[in-house]
Amino acid sequence: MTIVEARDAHVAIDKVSLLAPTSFSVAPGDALAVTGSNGSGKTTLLRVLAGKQQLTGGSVTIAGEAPNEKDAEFRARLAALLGLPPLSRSLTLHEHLALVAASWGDSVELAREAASDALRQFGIQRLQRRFVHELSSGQTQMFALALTLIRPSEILLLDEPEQRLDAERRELLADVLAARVASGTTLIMASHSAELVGRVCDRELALAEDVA
Ligand SMILES: Nc1ncnc2c1ncn2[C@@H]1O[C@H](COP(=O)(O)OP(=O)(O)OP(=O)(O)O)[C@@H](O)[C@H]1O
Repeated sequence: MTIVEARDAHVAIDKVSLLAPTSFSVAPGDALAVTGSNGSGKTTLLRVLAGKQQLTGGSVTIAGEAPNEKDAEFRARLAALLGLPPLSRSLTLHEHLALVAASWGDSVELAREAASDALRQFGIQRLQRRFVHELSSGQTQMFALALTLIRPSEILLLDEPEQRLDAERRELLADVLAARVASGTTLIMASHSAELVGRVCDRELALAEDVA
C-alpha cells in the first residue's frame, strides 16, 4: 500500500533545475529521510508534496490525488513545517497553540489543555506567556514544531526540523518524532543530521548533489 508516490517528479525554473527527476513511494507509517547536499532539492521536493510548488514534469500523489493545499481533505491529512509559519505579534505561545488546536476541532477547554501538553512535550512550558518575538532562534524552532505537531495529521512533512537546536533539544525532537512515527504517522523529513535520521527514519532518499 502506498500513501505518497513520486514518479520522475522534477522542477525547473527558466531551465535551471531545482529538483532532478525523482521517484519513490512511501507506505503508511513509513518514516522517510530526504538527504543530500545544500541545493540538492530537498526543500523543493517537500514544497511539491505540500502543494506549494508546481511540478515541471512527472507526478506526485498523496493518497492517490495530486497535492492541493486548497482541498480540505488534503489539508486535514497532511501537516508541514517548511520554514516559519506566519505568526501573530499579539498572541502568546499558548494562545497560538490553543488557536490551532481549536481550529482543528477541539473545544476551547481541550484546546487549552492540548496547548499546555504541546509546550510541555517540547520543553518550552515556561515560555507559554511569551510572544514569538521574545524567543531565541532555537526556542522559535521548538515552538514552530509544537505548532505543526499539535494538529492531527496522517502525514508529517518537516524541513530540517533539527535546525538551530542544541544537542539536548535534538534528542528531545528525536524522541517526539519517534513516538509520532510509532503511533502510525507517516513522516517525510529533510535533514542534515545523520543522528536524527538514524533515530527516527527507516528509509533514506538521497538526492543527487547540487543539480542547479
Ligand atoms: N525560486 C527559485 N528560483 C531559482 N532557483 C531556486 C529557487 N528556489 C530554489 N532554487 C534553487 O533550487 C535548488 C534546490 O533548492 P532547495 O532549497 O530545494 O535545496 P535544499 O536541498 O533544500 O538545500 P539546503 O540543504 O541548503 O536547504 C538550489 O540550487 C536553489 O538555488
